[in-house]
Amino acid sequence: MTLQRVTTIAKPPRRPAESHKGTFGRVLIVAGSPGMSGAAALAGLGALRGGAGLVYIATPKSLLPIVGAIEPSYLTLPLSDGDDGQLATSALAEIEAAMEGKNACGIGPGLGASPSVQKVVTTLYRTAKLPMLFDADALNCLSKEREILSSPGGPRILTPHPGEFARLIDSDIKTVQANREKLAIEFAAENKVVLVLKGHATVVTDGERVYTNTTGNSGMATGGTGDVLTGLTTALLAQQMPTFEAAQLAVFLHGRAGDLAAEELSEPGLIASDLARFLGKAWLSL
Ligand SMILES: NC(=O)C1=CN([C@@H]2O[C@H](COP(=O)(O)OP(=O)(O)OC[C@H]3O[C@@H](n4cnc5c(N)ncnc54)[C@H](OP(=O)(O)O)[C@@H]3O)[C@@H](O)[C@H]2O)[C@@H](O)CC1
Ligand SMILES: Nc1ncnc2c1ncn2[C@@H]1O[C@H](COP(=O)(O)OP(=O)(O)O)[C@@H](O)[C@H]1O
Ligand SMILES: [Mg+2]
Repeated sequence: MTLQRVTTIAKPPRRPAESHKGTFGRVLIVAGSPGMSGAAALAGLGALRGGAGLVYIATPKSLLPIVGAIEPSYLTLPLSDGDDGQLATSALAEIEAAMEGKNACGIGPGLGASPSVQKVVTTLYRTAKLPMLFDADALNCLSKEREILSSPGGPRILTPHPGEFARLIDSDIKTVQANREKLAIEFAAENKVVLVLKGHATVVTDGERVYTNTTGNSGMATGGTGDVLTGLTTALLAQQMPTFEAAQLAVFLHGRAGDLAAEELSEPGLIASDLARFLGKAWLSL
């Protein structure tokens, strides 16, 4: 099969005048654990600024007051947690119930790595029909059960940074960085998923098409910027964009927000929540 190099940016979702919040999709974010409530909040901000109609953050119940206080626009859903504060196995059924009526789900930022989290994440990967994005700790769970990667239960986007991708393919960061495009394309084709290999010049591929991103800067090398991308991409999925197009537009907009933020704030002065704030200007620049 010949590889198609994509250079044009996917068209954003239409915003018809006759619309309401239901028109623009319901996003479910599953994220957070003690010490990493910020990851859930940042993903939620990315989803809201990505144009989603409603954003639900499902997080271990002890974190709910913290996460909910960060942004009043969130809807929050408490999930059962264990003694370690991470998701309990019973959270699986709660997440499955929460998926009813949602249009897309992003899972992983700050979720932790307990055996219960492992069970929840890998089951959802195999069985959930909803379009889903897997990031951060959810990717680390998949790395421990590589045999299921080629059996996704529905449309899937995976968004590893080079460290997470090295774990996914049982390699090392040096090898990943020396062969970014080739390894990303092979992985996407083999598993029939969209792979977003993050970092400078992020690669987006479904194994047949490949896009190398041109936006973004080193100011984005700061904790939490990937969490914002998780929310943004899931919001585009919830607005009915296909997986490759959603990932490509999200990566482009995310980097553009970083560039616009850095123009005003400098690269060292940029923090992850600024990216969410500058997404508005990034949309206007399209
Ligand atoms: N506010 C919050 O709650 C936040 C919570 N967060 C949550 O923290 C959890 C841990 O996630 P994590 O990514 O920090 O750790 P991990 O998976 O061990 O990866 C580190 C390894 O990867 C490498 N590496 C990374 N990028 C690279 C690149 N571009 N190019 C090359 N190498 C690169 C890196 O390299 P090194 O630094 O060693 O050079 C290192 O080896 C996760 O749940 C996340 O969601 C964060 O989102 C922050 C905000
Ligand atoms: N030097 C850089 N140039 C462009 N983009 C970058 C750079 N460093 C990081 N990024 C972007 O910032 C985000 C970092 O995501 P990630 O590593 O998951 O961080 P976190 O887990 O802290 O949120 C990715 O979208 C990545 O492409
Ligand atoms: Mg990350």
